[in-house]
Amino acid sequence: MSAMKVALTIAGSDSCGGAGIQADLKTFAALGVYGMSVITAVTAQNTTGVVSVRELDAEIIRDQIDCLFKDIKIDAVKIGMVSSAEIIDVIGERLRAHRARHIVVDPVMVSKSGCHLLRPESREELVKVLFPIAEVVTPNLFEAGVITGMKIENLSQMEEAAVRIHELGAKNVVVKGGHLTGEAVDVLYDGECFRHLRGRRIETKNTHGTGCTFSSAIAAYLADGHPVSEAVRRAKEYITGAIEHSFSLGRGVGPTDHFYLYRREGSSHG
Ligand SMILES: Nc1ncnc2c1ncn2[C@@H]1O[C@H](COP(=O)(O)OP(=O)(O)OP(=O)(O)O)[C@@H](O)[C@H]1O
Ligand SMILES: Cc1ncc(CO)c(N)n1
Repeated sequence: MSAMKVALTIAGSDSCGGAGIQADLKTFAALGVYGMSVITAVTAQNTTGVVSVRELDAEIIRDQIDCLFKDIKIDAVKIGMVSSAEIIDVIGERLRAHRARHIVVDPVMVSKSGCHLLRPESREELVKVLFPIAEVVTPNLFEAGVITGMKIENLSQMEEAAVRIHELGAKNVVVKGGHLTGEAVDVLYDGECFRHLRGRRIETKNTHGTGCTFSSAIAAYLADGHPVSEAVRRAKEYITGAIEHSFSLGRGVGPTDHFYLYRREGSSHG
């Protein structure tokens, strides 16, 4: 039997379990990869929004990263909510020191409910420190707009944004079209070619954590040894199914079903 593959998520905790660390670990488990976590911040959050945020200090974040890399071979890393420039700097410095491979950066800025998960004054630091070590970055339309200063409303603007973000140091860029209307199309750019990742749009309000789930699925497939284009294609298929099986929970935006591949007739929440 081949060795178990290992993926690490460096992200914030979402108390309601649909996004952040919790979504990432569920995704790793669903895709057959052993999951580990470095928590950057704790959010008090439910399906209606984020109530409060506490950042962890840089020292405990550094210790979490160091003790894992010193002990365990890590096949891929996903980075989500990083909150502040100080946290970004310690993550960048330690991942470089450990020569971490297959890094996926989801440049999380604002929650669906509008709460800042990254201090706005730290946005430039995220791009400067984490994009050059990323194998894949996965901005949504809002994030791609902030990073490039562009207004992005269609596929050709998504392509142009992907080129500009590639110039900032990311090897591969996926600009996500989840917030457009019509087909859910994402654009992958590897510095040479564009690939359009097409998915049917699912009419649902329950899309809590879609971005987290998508980026951690890419990391899981990279950990498994797939090339970037194949990892992204498979992750797109997985997130589309997870959204299709999303469900209502609480009074707001419900989560996707990470484990839809395993549910048998009659055993799901319907
Ligand atoms: N209603 C939908 N139907 C089908 N696919 C969708 C839908 N909404 C989002 N997606 C897909 O889900 C993935 C995540 O994209 P999205 O734009 O939602 O990320 P995000 O805004 O970063 O998420 P989050 O708010 O969790 O940070 C993309 O592949 C996108 O195309
Ligand atoms: C902790 C956390 N990370 C990411 C997201 C995605 O928006 C969220 N809602 N919460």
